[in-house]
Amino acid sequence: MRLPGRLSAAIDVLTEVETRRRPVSEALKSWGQANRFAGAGDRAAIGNLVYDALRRRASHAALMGDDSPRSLVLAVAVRDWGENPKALSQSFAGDAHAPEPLTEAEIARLSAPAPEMPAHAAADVPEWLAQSLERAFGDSWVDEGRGFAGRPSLDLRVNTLKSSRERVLKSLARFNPQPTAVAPLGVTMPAGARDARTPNVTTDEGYLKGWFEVQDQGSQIVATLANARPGDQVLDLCAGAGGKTLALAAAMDNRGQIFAFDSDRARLAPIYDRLKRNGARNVQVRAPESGALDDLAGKMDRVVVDAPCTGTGTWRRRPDIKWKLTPELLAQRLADQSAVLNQATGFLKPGGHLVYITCSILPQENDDQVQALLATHTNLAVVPAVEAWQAAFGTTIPSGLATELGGVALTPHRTNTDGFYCIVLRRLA
Ligand SMILES: C[S@@+](CC[C@H](N)C(=O)[O-])C[C@H]1O[C@@H](n2cnc3c(N)ncnc32)[C@H](O)[C@@H]1O
Repeated sequence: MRLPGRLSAAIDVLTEVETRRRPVSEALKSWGQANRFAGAGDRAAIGNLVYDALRRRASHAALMGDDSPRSLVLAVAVRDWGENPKALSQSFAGDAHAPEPLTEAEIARLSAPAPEMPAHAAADVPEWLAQSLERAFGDSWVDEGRGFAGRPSLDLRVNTLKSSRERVLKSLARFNPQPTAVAPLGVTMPAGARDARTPNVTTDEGYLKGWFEVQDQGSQIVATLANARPGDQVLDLCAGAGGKTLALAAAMDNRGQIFAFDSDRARLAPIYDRLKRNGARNVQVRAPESGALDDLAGKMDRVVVDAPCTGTGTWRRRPDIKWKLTPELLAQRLADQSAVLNQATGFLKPGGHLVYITCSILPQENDDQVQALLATHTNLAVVPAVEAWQAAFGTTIPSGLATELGGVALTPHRTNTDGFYCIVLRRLA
């Protein structure tokens, strides 16, 4: 397929996403099944167009004067993919699979410099969240928002139970991987432009042997901040499919004990295969049954709470959720977090550490949530970000990452990672 046909397909997929509120991945898959002639390169290009349209939905719409799928996809072609509006329109003329040629008005809008627009549109974030983001990031909130409108890199965490960074870099040399800037065991492959395809590393022999996991560098950094040590007793209370659990097991060199729990059996299910592939042998999975964790009360050195959250930190990877988030959903997540945090405190031994993590950038889910916990648990104290970082990494925290309360906030703009929040609390008595 040539570009005009791909643009036309992207408009169709985006229409499906917007009118039927289908997840992007599902709509793309259906399109591929209904259009078997399209190759893997076509499908990747169409996916990129759709995701790019959603990443910069607000600023594309401001430029075009409307937010129809056609306008958004045309804006991607010109603003993100560098096409010339007139030449693009001409290329549509002789192509049976192309969208309608551009109107004069469309060409004019696409050729003009970006118009004045409200700050939330320039930041490409929903208007109702502008105040929260300004509270989180101060004057740089628009730049921070823009950071979330870019394409994410593909990051891997080297599994030191089975391999080394040098070995993984060598085995994936065909993808030109680079060491990550902050996470000590990370490997990264920057996103390409236009129709670039994301490397499929999960078919690589090294992956099948458990040498590495796909994990955003931000997720690796917060797992390191948990500072689990060989011999520790650790409860991973929201283990899900085990992304953090695996990193903790490697950091502990398979010594000590990790209890991996999740209230959702289906989310926990993939952990068993992943533990095997990674050679993680110090993990006991606790399925969600009544009393499943009773024996751990008051005994843990560390309790990691990788909390259910709005996922605002993952907007680069899942731009559709950026526009679907509602105040009601946020309120639900806040209630979930409060419940799980309160539960977590019961497992700490005196002197034990509670590590609270979210992949959100909203202060309501981060500092505010912890502030509320501290108000009712006077035996907990914040380990300031500077100290927690020094203890975990053995280096000084990079400037600008600490939050007001003493947590660490990562973002694409700051650390070239997904958005993550992590704070360490110590039980005093
Ligand atoms: C952000 S995800 C965890 C991701 C996982 N730790 C990883 O690194 O792959 C949050 C998880 O919390 C779980 N969860 C929500 N409420 C919970 C609760 N009260 N107790 C335990 N798990 C809970 C959800 O089922 C979900 O799997």
